[in-house]
Amino acid sequence: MIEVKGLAKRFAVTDPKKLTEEEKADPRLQGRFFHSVRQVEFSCQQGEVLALLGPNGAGKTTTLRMLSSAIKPDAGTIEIGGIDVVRDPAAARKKIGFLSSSTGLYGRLTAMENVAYFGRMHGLEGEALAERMDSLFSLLDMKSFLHRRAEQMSSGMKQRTSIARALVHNPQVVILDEPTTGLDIMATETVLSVVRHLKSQGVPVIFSTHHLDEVAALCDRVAVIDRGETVFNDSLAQFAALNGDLRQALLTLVMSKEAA
Ligand SMILES: Nc1ncnc2c1ncn2[C@@H]1O[C@H](COP(=O)(O)OP(=O)(O)OP(=O)(O)O)[C@@H](O)[C@H]1O
Repeated sequence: MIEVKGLAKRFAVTDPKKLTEEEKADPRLQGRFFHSVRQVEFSCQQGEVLALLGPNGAGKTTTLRMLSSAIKPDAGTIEIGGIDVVRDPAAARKKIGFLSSSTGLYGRLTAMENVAYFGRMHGLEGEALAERMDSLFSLLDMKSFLHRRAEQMSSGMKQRTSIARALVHNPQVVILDEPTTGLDIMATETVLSVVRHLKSQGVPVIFSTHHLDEVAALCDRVAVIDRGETVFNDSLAQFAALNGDLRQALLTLVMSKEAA
């Protein structure tokens, strides 16, 4: 369903003075380019949830942005539901629901207006749009703030609205970049229940996170990226088999790579 192979993306360093000490020492910095993603691969089948893990700056967001067709890879292939995302980004976008920290809402529009606006952009209208919004508003527990403007919402309300926006066109694949970061436990639980719901519907979900309890509770597969390269790509059971404590399993993968 989702197959990612040999993905790579580099960015030109426009102002070397702005690089952090860590970035200057990073082997991904080569001349005028920072090779954020060098060799990433994983796959996720129908009804599976895949966690994308890795330290800060590993390349998770860059990878997910390539999957969503927001940016184009320099190398590699991304196939989603039989569509080549790099060759046919417009077709891919119809199939993908993407949430990132930069997924914007219009501040002056209410929660309902925001979701309706993006629904119309995807060609939904009338009864079909109303029904779709109603089921999302129930799923995301949004009914108490539907008429509040985005600029007056809490971060939990904004995140739920952004997720409704990402799901309004009933995508066949869902990609969530750190969907629970900064949320309280109630809002986190709502987001996780949406992932469970999507899984029960057979929709593959890929999400990046730093919360290993979410991985243990929800995921079927785990991909770990370190310094732009996949260092693990297998089932949750295999990941747990590295070390019963998932945090230790992750540290082992990342640190053994650094020592090499
Ligand atoms: N547009 C860009 N131009 C230059 N460098 C970039 C750009 N986007 C990302 N990078 C660099 O690529 C590296 C990977 O960034 P990315 O945001 O993908 O990491 P991440 O794994 O999502 O990190 P985090 O867990 O902190 O969110 C970082 O060093 C980042 O500074």
